[in-house]
Amino acid sequence: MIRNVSVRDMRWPTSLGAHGSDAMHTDPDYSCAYVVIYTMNGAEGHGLTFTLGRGTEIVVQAVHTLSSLVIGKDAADIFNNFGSFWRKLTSETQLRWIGPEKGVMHLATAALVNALWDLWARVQHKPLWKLIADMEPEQLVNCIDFRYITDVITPQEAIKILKERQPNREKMEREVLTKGYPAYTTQVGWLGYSNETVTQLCHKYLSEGFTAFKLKVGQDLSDDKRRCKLVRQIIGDDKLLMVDANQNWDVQEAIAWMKELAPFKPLWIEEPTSPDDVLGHLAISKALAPLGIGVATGEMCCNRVLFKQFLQSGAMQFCQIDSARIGGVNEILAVYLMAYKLGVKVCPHAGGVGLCEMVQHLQLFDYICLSQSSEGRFIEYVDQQHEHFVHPVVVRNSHYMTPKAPGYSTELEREAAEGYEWPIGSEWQKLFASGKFVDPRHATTLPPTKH
Ligand SMILES: C[C@H](O)[C@@H](O)CC(=O)C(=O)O
Ligand SMILES: [Mg+2]
Repeated sequence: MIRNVSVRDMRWPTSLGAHGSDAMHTDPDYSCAYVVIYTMNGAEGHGLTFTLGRGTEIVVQAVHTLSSLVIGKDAADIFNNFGSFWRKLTSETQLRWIGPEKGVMHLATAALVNALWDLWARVQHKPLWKLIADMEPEQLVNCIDFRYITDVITPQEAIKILKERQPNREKMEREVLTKGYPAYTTQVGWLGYSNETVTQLCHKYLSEGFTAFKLKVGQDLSDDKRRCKLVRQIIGDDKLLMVDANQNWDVQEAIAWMKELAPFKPLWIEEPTSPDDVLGHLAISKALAPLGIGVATGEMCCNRVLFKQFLQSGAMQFCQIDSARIGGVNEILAVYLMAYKLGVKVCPHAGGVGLCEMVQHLQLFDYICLSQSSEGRFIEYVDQQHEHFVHPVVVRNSHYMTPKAPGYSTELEREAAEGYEWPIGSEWQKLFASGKFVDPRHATTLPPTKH
């Protein structure tokens, strides 16, 4: 029985070093709404959703509100009927009005649902990837709410696909346990980084065996050309380069801009325009296909329905699921199944707190149970906040090493939780005293936004 749910507003001052900065989010403070579910028998589940600083308190409030649907429930009942429980959570008759299945409510759903999955995996003494990879197809499909997607995939079809892939599961698991899963890095390319930092980081990641690098673009074309040239000169023509505009352009602007960057041979342009604009992405995909540039998107795709449209229409060539934006593992499994059926490669988004920790589990599920290939696929890697997790990701020779600890790798170290809780944590007290940040309890207006 679930006896309580706690949620904390956790923030790190990453804006001070421009870590995580892009064309739209110029001063991100990597943050999360951090949830712990407590059960009567002492088991815990930890979950989070990623946020950027201001606004985390709103997600925290939404988690408080949703928690009433979880507290008092029998965890085993939830897990036995996870798909229908997920539907109850996202269809609560009054709360759904302020979604449905999008925005703050869905971020809060993700944090809670991720914590439930962590609890389930811990209770089963398995890392999350193993928990789902070991499930019988019927059990896995029972976790998914197929409402709104049966025109693309039905539960019966999903079971059939998973059964067809079942004979290879053991082999794939053995392989990935030895080889790990390929990663690419964005750590070299945050928009606010100086030339020196970009240069130094490109050399560092090259020496660590990375073969794929992502660069933020989209604010200034001549600056983008200069940065692409710099990175290409260091990494050479044989490595992969991806660029990410974080939604800064209109559709025609995206096409024109990317034609200018085409000589640098980017594999993909990520989030060229509004994350909701399926037809806009389709137009960009069609225009850039002859140049060998694909379109990647998904980190702000609000739910499985929008993913369905992107996948169905050919508007995305790389599907970037995010572990904490749509409603947690249940809904992400639906997206993996649709992507597999429609032949689109999934390359998860992981620029944020705890996202690398989580997506490695999801992509392992894909590798073992669905695509059974890492060809043309990789998981994003950024080097942020890993040290604050009890079971941080391990990346060696540009590969994620398969996590072994039970759970979803989402538990924060106690000191981190105490130090970085906003605004009361000890680290924040020091930052307020230094004058680098303003204590919101003493401020009358929001701090100015940098543009
Ligand atoms: C604000 C985040 O850092 C964002 O730029 C991450 C992102 O787009 C990515 O990792 O991709
Ligand atoms: Mg991105």
